[in-house]
Amino acid sequence: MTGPVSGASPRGPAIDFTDVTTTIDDTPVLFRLGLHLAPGTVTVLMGPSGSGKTTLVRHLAGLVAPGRGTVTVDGVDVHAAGEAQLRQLRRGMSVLFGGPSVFESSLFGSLSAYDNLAYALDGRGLSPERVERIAMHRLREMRLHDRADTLPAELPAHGRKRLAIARTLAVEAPVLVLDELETGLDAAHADTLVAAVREQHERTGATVLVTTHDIALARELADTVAILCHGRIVACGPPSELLHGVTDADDFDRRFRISDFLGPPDPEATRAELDGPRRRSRTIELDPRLLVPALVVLALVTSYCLFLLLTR
Ligand SMILES: Nc1ncnc2c1ncn2[C@@H]1O[C@H](COP(=O)(O)OP(=O)(O)OP(=O)(O)O)[C@@H](O)[C@H]1O
Repeated sequence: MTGPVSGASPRGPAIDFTDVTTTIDDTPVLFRLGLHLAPGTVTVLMGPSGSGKTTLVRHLAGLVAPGRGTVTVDGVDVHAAGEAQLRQLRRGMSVLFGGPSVFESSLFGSLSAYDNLAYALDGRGLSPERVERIAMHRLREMRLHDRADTLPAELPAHGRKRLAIARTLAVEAPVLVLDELETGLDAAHADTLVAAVREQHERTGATVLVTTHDIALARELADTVAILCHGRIVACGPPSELLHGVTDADDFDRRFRISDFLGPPDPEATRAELDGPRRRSRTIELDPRLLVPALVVLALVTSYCLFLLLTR
């Protein structure tokens, strides 16, 4: 086993999505979404296809800015951070993007499997021996050690996925984000993956966000399961409660679609949310047309009280 890359155990930061509303091509995707990831915990985000899981991940990675609301890491707003803060945020976050293709997994197509890992570890103050030890450990863990010199495009889709996972884990960042974790993996490889994520989390105390459709995987990994439906978090809690009695993906979809009382966000309401004044800083304003009647009522009430006092 290798030690943490930094040489010290990073404790993951708190991550908060507050009141996030976002449209893509005028279609509401996230609507007044709130989600808290407690430091050092594993949150598994689940939800029907198209509910906004990847969009939420892209907000955290800084790739999509919320139309409204904030995404913060230990209180630092990801989308309002200065350059130095942003650099620090990026160094502290390791993200696996969904999809097994070279493009989707953001692997470097011209670099071998080994060099993809070595590149990710570059600039972290590690000796070449240490880089080699970590890279080979991760390749072995994902059963790719005999493909170290292979280009990503020469690997099968599940091999590329495992390579992308190996690269994401190698960095041992305080924030670990794994989008569409199980996509393209068979059961045996999924078990290997769960073991690797658990091992890393237990050792480093990272704050972990995983998106998946796999109920067994969610039960295995999650401290907290958050359910996203139509761009809103409709339920959040421990897997023992939220996934109790859920047998398969259809069962899951049925249960949580039912709990989504509000349905898809209304485009008009979303536009108003994006255009309107900031709700968190909203002040109560008196309509000027109500000023005169309000003063008359106040004067009447005061006179009546005075009358009662004087006539006692
Ligand atoms: N670049 C884009 N252009 C247009 N629409 C987009 C784009 N990205 C996402 N969307 C839309 O946003 C909605 C949410 O998509 P997203 O990929 O975040 O959902 P998801 O929950 O991750 O889905 P899945 O489980 O299938 O990966 C979908 O309706 C999708 O069509």
